[in-house]
Amino acid sequence: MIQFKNVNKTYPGGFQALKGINFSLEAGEMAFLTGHSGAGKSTLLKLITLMEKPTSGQVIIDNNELSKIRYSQIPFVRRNIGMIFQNHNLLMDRTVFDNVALPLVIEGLSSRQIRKRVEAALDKVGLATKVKCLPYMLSGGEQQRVGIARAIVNKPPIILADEPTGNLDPKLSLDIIQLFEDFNAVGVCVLIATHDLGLIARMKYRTLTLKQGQMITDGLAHAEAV
Ligand SMILES: Nc1ncnc2c1ncn2[C@@H]1O[C@H](COP(=O)(O)OP(=O)(O)OP(=O)(O)O)[C@@H](O)[C@H]1O
Repeated sequence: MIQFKNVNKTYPGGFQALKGINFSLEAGEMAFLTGHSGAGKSTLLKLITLMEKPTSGQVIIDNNELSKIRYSQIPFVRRNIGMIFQNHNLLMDRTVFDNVALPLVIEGLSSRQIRKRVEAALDKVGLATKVKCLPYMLSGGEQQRVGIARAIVNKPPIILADEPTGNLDPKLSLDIIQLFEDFNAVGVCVLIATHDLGLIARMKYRTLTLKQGQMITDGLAHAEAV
């Protein structure tokens, strides 16, 4: 589902953020991506979402080699990826409903379909009663779940999360990870970038570790500091 073949990324200015990255994640697999601040985690996620291009090597998503994707096709590739951010990236002047509906409005679905899908997504994340709230009326954990509902509302086969538990206490972090496990259980490929080694150690999932742009481990979780 996600495959990196000898991927290098050098930013303009000459900083090499990723060096010779090779890995693949199958459909239905769930893994953590970890490493020190500046190790290249966000860069790796940006290559998957076509927000950045590799300097060399291949990024292949669902059998599409991304360097061969035309500009006009980018939205179609992105539609297959639900992206979750630490700071939620919610529209603060729009209701929970409107925030979650956004990807479907962009896709051009009818209002009836949108209502059905948004209600199902909010139900899944336990926020069915908050549809009319504005984001500021919600706790940090609830705002994060709105971000998750928005990411999964069009049922993407891939979920990428960048520090999804960064501002949450351990109990809420676990709740969020359990939500990802639920999506994973129905076949969604999930990749979670996090600094939270305690969380990783508790979960026993495959863990990809970056250090200064290189993948230094790829295997079952271990709680070593990197
Ligand atoms: N647009 C850019 N231009 C130049 N350098 C960049 C750019 N984006 C990131 N970098 C550099 O690339 C390196 C990797 O950054 P990246 O954001 O991928 O790290 P990270 O592992 O996600 O870090 P953090 O955990 O702090 O978010 C950093 O040294 C960063 O300064």
